[in-house]
Amino acid sequence: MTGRFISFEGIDGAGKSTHIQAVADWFRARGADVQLSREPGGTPLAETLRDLVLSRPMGPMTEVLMIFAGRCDHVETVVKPALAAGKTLLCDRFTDASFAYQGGGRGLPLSVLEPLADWVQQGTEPELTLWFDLPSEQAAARRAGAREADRIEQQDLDFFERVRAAYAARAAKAPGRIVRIDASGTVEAVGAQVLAVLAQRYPAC
Ligand SMILES: Nc1ncnc2c1ncn2[C@@H]1O[C@H](COP(=O)(O)OP(=O)(O)O)[C@@H](O)[C@H]1O
Ligand SMILES: Cc1cn([C@H]2C[C@H](O)[C@@H](COP(=O)(O)OP(=O)(O)O)O2)c(=O)[nH]c1=O
Repeated sequence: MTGRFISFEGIDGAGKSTHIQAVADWFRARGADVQLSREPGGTPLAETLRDLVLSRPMGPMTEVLMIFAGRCDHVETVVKPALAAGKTLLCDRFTDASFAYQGGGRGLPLSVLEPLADWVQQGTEPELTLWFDLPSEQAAARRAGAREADRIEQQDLDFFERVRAAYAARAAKAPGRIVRIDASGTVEAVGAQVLAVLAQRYPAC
């Protein structure tokens, strides 16, 4: 049995976390066995790496290797078993975030990122990615009202505009998988778009 793997992406403060629960509820109401996870993190080892990545100073190569090390553990011990068990796995970020943040944000080339992704994923990929897109100023204003900035969130608006542009480039390359959600509206307006995508993608559900 093969489950469903759906990821949620966007710059920090875009509203991903706000909408994941509604997506989980939508699938549960239709009888799916839903499991939630996140990256960086999702396993005890990967959560430890996440804490380090979000708090300790480090260079871009160290950062990307720690993120992919955590992803390797997550894919092997959580993602693959969940999909093999037929679950609907909703993941708050996955590899697109590495192309956006470490690629667009930090400037690492595709020649570094693509082989790491191939090695670690071994073909495991989300079937649907909801990309919450909004200008970086607006996301920064939402974050400022919500939480203390971690090491990555302390980056300037230019960094987040590069991350956003890298998400856009990634979406252009995978139009069937990555669906752009206009995240600039109210929670209700964004939620309505998300539910419309689900209804259109999973009509039999
Ligand atoms: N559409 C929206 N309009 C206004 N504020 C929002 C909206 N969506 C989320 N927020 C708020 O913005 C902050 C960041 O949202 P969150 O879901 O944590 O973003 P992310 O998970 O993408 O970093 C939270 O305080 C949340 O309540
Ligand atoms: C998955 C992933 C996340 N990140 C970054 C994006 C976020 O700034 C940070 C943590 O992600 P996230 O859990 O979405 O943060 P928050 O809960 O604070 O919104 O990790 C990368 O830089 N590369 C990656 O591959």
